[in-house]
Amino acid sequence: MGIQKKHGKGRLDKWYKLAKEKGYRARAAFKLIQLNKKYGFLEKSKVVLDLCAAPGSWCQVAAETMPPNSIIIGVDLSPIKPISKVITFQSDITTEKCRATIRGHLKTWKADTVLHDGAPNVGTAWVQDSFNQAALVLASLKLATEFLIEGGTFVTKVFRSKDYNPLLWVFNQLFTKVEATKPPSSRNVSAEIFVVCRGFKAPKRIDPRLLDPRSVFEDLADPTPNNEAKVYNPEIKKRRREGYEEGDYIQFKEIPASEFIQTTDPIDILGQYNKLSFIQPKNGDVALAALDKLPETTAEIRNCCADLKVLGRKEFKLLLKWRLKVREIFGFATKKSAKEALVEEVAEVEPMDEEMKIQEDLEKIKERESSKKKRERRRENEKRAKEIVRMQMNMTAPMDIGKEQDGPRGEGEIFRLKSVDKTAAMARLAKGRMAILTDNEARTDRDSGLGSDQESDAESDEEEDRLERELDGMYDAYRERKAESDAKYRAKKARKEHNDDEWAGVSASEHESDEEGLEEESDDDDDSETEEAGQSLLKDLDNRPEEENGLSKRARNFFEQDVFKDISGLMSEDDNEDDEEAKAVAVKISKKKSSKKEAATESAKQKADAASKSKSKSKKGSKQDEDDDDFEMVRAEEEDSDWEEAEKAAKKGSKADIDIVTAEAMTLAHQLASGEKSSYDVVDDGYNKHSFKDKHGMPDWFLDDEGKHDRPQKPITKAAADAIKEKLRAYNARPIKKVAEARARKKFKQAQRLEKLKKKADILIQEEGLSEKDKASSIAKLVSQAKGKKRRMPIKVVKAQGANRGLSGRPKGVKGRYKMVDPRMKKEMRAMKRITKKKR
Ligand SMILES: C[S@@+](CC[C@H](N)C(=O)[O-])C[C@H]1O[C@@H](n2cnc3c(N)ncnc32)[C@H](O)[C@@H]1O
Repeated sequence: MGIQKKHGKGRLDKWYKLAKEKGYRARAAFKLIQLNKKYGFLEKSKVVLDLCAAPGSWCQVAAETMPPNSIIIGVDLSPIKPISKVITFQSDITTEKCRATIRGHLKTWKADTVLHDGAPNVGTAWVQDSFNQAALVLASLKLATEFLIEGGTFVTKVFRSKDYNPLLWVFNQLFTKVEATKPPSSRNVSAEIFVVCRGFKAPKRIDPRLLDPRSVFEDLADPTPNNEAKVYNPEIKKRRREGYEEGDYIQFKEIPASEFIQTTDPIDILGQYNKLSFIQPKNGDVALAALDKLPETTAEIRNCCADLKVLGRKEFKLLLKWRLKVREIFGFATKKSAKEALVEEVAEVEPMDEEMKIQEDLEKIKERESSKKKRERRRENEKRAKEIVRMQMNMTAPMDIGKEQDGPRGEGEIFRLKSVDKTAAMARLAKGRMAILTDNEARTDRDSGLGSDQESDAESDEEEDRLERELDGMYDAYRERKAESDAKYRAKKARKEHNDDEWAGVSASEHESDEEGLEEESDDDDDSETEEAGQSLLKDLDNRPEEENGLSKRARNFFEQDVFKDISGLMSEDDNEDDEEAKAVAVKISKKKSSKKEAATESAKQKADAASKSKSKSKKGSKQDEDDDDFEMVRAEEEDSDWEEAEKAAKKGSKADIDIVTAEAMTLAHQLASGEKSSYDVVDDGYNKHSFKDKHGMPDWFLDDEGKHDRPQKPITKAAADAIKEKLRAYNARPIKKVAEARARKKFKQAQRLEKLKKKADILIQEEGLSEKDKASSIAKLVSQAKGKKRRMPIKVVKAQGANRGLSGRPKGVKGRYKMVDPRMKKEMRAMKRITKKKR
């Protein structure tokens, strides 16, 4: 290889450095090392021919790897510095001379492996490079077919191009196994790939077309050229290194302008020629003379014709227009005349009457208006989408976006459902979306004088609704598909269905309903009608009270855990007595339930004891219990029902279910327990930017996507994170269900066996005829029987062959009991058997 400059640091990669370190002349050495590691052809070869070998790193590798006294011949266009044990010479592998020189060196020998890593001088056009490479591969294959031994290996480099498949086809004709591979040291950016062809078939006669580039890389005919593209985007001229086409030896081409007028493909002329000439030929051209005299052939046109290669789009258009005009004058067929003919054909159609014309005009204006509106709406939507993106990137505050984004407390309050409802607009809304028209809309309709474009609006609305419905449907289907395959997603969905989402402070809806309640209280009695309407619109389908002490359901469940039971200050001060009482009762009931459960699992006697103990405990526990006798009586109803169901119901209420599983919750628990935070702080934290989000009317897919990221980041402490980790570790340390079950089964069987043993031992002891010693020995026997026999490992038979021959001691890789055997032993054994037989 000629001295190749290393361009850019990318080339000086680890293989380059490693090659330097190991003394290889090129990093390419590792390609051969890796190929040989995979296919192992060098170790088996005695003669190797390395085509395109300079600077000689492949020869170095071959010399290292092949058996001693092997023959290695390297050839290249460039000189190769001498390498010990390698014959090198300088030649072009595509020439006869090279072939003869190789023959001279090999004499009658045949090569076991032919290597080819040739690369022609690359750097011109890619197509040309790859073709040259493919042609070089074919030349090397030609040499390989001459010098390879039957069953030999041919390793070659190929570029992945359109010539790759034809090459593979040829290889497959000549070799039994053909595999393409890219060794790790070959750069990913490089299109080179190595093909290892094994098992040369060595056919007696090879069809010369198989090794002829012209037939192997036969090109398909070019598709119809796009002349127009050629005119407006002329190709950047490349030097024709391969020479010019037959009969096309000049670069400057000229054509009479009259031919441009007469041709049916003017664009082709504009693309191919340099000049449209007005010079008369020797035998004269009447059309050209007439053209020259025409007033349409202006000075500008003449200038344009003088050098077509410098023209731009505008000038080309000018020339084409000129051609059309002249064709008309000369009476050639033009598109216009064709059109006129058409017009003449329909000329007899009656003219439209006045009214229809007005109607049509109106229709047109209507269309224009509606498309304008649509455009405006689209622009508006785009603007809004952009603003939302900007807000998500914290570039703007929500107030900037528009009235709808102001939220329930901002200027956009008019859009709140509550107020809509109070003005009794809900009924009107329910009747139909077009019932309410804003002043503005009405005015525009009146102004336009077109009746209204409600129809088109309604149409587009319907269209939008339909699209939205389709989108929703698709989103639902997507969720279902996901739920089928994603267990996590299913769990999340189930959590959502139980209203058990993560607590993100006081939610907007909760807060709103809270406010609602307050407002409703302050409303006059006169407003009772609107109040009712308000209730119907904002009605919560969940009958359970949404809030308790200003906390969300999830938060309330969280604080109802046993951990927080004794912490004072958790509940807000305005907790009334009723609440406390209810809580005390709840605690008592839960205690009762747990005692009931215990009782059910124990024996009947234990049941009674446990029940009485728990009762007495609870009585001692607090005075309140005694006061709550009435309540207990009411609850006594439940005692009749199945306690399991009650337990389930209690779990559904997610009291027993609650567990601190996140580091955020643990942090909060720590902070509350240590008094670092109070319930006020927790409620206060709930008032954040995420709390006041009007999610009403938003599509599910949008809310789902928003919900993933749009939540407050709650701080966590190291201690809390450690505690959660510890907890998880404990969870993970538990055996899985199957193992636990197997262990339990084993234990159970053991207990059964022990029981049997005891019974048998009892019988033995009571046996009168036996001495004490006999009894003891038979019991010991029983015990050992019950234990079960210890299975002995079978003896492994090891042949004293190969590495084990004459080995004293344990052979490698053999565990447990073993026995060494050899052929002599076999013979001796047989002889012994014979002798004993004879003796008998
Ligand atoms: C990538 S280098 C070969 C590197 C070589 N395998 C090594 O390990 O050192 C490609 C070589 O192919 C040679 N080459 C290209 N065309 C050739 C031809 N027609 N005849 C002989 N060698 C050629 C170039 O001179 C260049 O040295």
